[in-house]
Amino acid sequence: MRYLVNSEEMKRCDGNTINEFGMPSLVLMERAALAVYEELVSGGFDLSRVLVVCGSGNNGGDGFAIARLLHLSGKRVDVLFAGKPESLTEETQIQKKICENYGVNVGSNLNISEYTSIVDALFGVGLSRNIEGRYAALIGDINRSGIPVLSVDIPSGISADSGHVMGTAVKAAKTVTFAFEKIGHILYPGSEYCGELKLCAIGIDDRGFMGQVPGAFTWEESDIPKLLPERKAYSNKGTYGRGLLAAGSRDMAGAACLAGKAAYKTGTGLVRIYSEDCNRQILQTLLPEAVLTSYRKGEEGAALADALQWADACAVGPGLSVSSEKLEILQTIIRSGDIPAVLDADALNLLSVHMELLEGHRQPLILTPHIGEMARLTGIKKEELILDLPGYCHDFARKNNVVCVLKDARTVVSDGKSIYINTSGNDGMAAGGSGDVLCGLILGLLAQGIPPFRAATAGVYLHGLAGDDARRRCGARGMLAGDIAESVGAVMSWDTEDGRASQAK
Ligand SMILES: NC(=O)C1=CN([C@@H]2O[C@H](COP(=O)(O)OP(=O)(O)OC[C@H]3O[C@@H](n4cnc5c(N)ncnc54)[C@H](O)[C@@H]3O)[C@@H](O)[C@H]2O)[C@@H](O)CC1
Ligand SMILES: Nc1ncnc2c1ncn2[C@@H]1O[C@H](COP(=O)(O)OP(=O)(O)O)[C@@H](O)[C@H]1O
Ligand SMILES: [K+]
Repeated sequence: MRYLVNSEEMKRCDGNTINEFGMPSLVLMERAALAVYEELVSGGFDLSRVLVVCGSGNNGGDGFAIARLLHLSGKRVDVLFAGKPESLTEETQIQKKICENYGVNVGSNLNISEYTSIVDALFGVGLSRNIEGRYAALIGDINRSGIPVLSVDIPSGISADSGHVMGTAVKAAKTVTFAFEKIGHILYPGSEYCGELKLCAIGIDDRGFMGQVPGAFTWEESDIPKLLPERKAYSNKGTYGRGLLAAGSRDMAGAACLAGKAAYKTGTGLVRIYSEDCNRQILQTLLPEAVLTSYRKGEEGAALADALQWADACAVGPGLSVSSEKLEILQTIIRSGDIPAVLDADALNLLSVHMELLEGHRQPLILTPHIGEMARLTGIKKEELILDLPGYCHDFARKNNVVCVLKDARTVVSDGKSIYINTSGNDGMAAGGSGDVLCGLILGLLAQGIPPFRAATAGVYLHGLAGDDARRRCGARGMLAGDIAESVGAVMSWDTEDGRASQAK
């Protein structure tokens, strides 16, 4: 698990490290500068002529220290001081003075095109408003120059809190950040502006939060074993849960099949698909392992109560279609009481015009909207939602007492308390049916007893890893949702020797 911090959390952690543990600010700055220096000299950048662009905040202080380290190692380096002298922080003033004492050329009007590499130390996590005027012009010049840029901490102009471009932003080839990744490094478009992201330790760690931990986190590879449901040699299919999937309709059997397959691939003991009669043959052919309960059009609901009694967890929505009968199915599931349920796709479309169904619900609910579905659920425009995915996801989850999985290239999950931001997956997953696979994956984890928020976050992370595995096998363009479902088995065996070996190939 890695924390993803916003600017306020980072500043609090910096401040505690300095004021409570007594670590001098200049020592942290020196370590930050050394980390960037190491990155610069380790290759990848042509250091024949380096320009370090410094602002007056502590990001600029890092920049002055980097310039001095480069100068002392014999590199030709100049500093473009773009900040206001009267705004220099105490540390940055000291770093600037040291540079000048060593004879580093510090100018305010240098010709950018003469340089082979640029170090961007204009603004870091202290960026507090949109960039305008001469700063905006300078960033425009840097981006137009085509000269490779290394950004210090975060590309200048990217909000550490949201990943948004604050007016304009530096496009970096590489970004070296310190102590923790910021939310703005992970969310788009910030993630693209960072180029390659390198995280470096500088002597600040989570003790610096002094018990007030950050609100956002992401899973990483070392977490996989603890995210997977347990397997036992002494077991049978009853040991691994029963998942009920209400999905599929005429012409939409595929969604039920993909979700059902993904649920089985997580290791679930039994998956029952509750679907229209017309899908019977196709589902039996495509997923013979599934138990089927089918209903004729107009007779929905009859066998659903029994199926719900039987199940440990339920998912509803993939390919369900929208009609008054389907609304009854959704209603029966939400009113049924206590088993955890995933509401996806058409279940969300039905819900968006019947939000009263969520009032006073008793069982844990996981809702998995993509941005279009979230717009219908909340009445908030898509363009507005993308400005703050974590905030809207968190507020929706808290207000409705659900776990919200807000799907996008960086999916965000919240239970109204914590925020999870996903870092696995790839653009090969941007194709029809990927969401059905996610729905089934979460259902499988729930059926095996994983608690809802853990099942949702682990499901999203493992889904992305399955997408990464599918891309390795089929390529981003060639992979289909079925390939992601196929790869779920590989990521679910990561905790075994066989699984790790096959991933390493
Ligand atoms: N000791 C520490 O606290 C450490 C800080 N570090 C560096 O310090 C950075 C944070 O430093 P600061 O908090 O001083 O902030 P920054 O250096 O990011 O920038 C703040 C300055 O920019 C101005 N500013 C903000 N938005 C602006 C805009 N749109 N247009 C014009 N001016 C704008 C502010 O008024 C302020 O003067 C980190 O990103 C990191 O690079 C590192 O050296 C590690 C240790
Ligand atoms: N560019 C991308 N990078 C990573 N994941 C992606 C990307 N595009 C889509 N995905 C993932 O694929 C899934 C798509 O789900 P959804 O939009 O419901 O598709 P569908 O309805 O076709 O199944 C989501 O889990 C989403 O996070
Ligand atoms: K920067």
